Amino acid sequence: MRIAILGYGKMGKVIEEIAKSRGHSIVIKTDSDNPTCDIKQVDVAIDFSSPHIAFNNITMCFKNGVPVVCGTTGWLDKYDRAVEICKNHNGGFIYASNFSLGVNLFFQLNEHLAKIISKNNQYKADILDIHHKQKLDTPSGTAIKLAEGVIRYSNYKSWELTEAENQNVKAHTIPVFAERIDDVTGTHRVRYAGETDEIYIVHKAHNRKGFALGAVIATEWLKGKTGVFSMREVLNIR
Ligand SMILES: NC(=O)C1=CN([C@@H]2O[C@H](COP(=O)(O)OP(=O)(O)OC[C@H]3O[C@@H](n4cnc5c(N)ncnc54)[C@H](O)[C@@H]3O)[C@@H](O)[C@H]2O)C=CC1
Ligand SMILES: O=C(O)C1=N[C@H](C(=O)O)C[C@H](O)C1
Repeated sequence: MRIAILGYGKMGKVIEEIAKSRGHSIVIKTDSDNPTCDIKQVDVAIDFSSPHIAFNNITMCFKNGVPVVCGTTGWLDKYDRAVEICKNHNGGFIYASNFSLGVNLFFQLNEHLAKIISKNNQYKADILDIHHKQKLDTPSGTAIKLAEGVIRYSNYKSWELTEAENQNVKAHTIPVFAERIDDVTGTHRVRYAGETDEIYIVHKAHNRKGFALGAVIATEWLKGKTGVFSMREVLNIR
């Protein structure tokens, strides 16, 4: 496939390597110094850019008939509008806050754990996201999706970003704490703390290859399809 990488940064570079190793051509690479391109020449665009520009990148692709795989986080207040524009142009779209297989399994585990623990009121949930210091959005897109998974299967109604770990929040709210530490690719922990013990599930990314491979697999899966999809469909998770 002829691929455009919109946002040739840390992720864009790993995606290029993996896409090439699977026989694809990278014909466009944009970044903040070279943001414009003739998008019509590609089969699909992969956006891993920046929260402030992702919506413009994505909708520019839909308007030019180019399907999009997007991993940029921190812009989801405009997600519904992007979906509407995609549908109006009969386009193809996959967004995922995290493309790695491991995290998509972790999302399932998180929902299962929420379901079984919600039958028992003795434990309080909280979420921790740890990333490198260059990350622009807080909390991470993955942490938000984990919180939404807990909310779907428990009595929690909302989540709140806290300034410290173990900070108290209002009832039925999940505290989400984000730490930014040099060189951490991405760690997410969901904890259930009780009076006498606690239960943790943790996912640690060792490098960016898992995210990039997932994004390239999603790109291959999207070929020839129209509609709005998630990694659940790509990975055939029920
Ligand atoms: N969904 C997933 O699996 C993952 C998502 N991410 C997300 O992907 C995004 C990018 O992450 P990184 O590569 O680590 O960041 P980065 O900062 O290394 O790269 C971002 C790139 O976007 C470029 N950019 C900025 N403005 C632009 C514009 N107007 N047009 C085109 N490009 C522009 C920058 O120049 C830079 O090259 C972030 O939102 C991050 O949260 C990161 C890892 C995995
Ligand atoms: O910015 C990152 O690096 C990452 N961002 C994604 C997120 O916000 O969840 C995914 C991954 O954790 C790495």
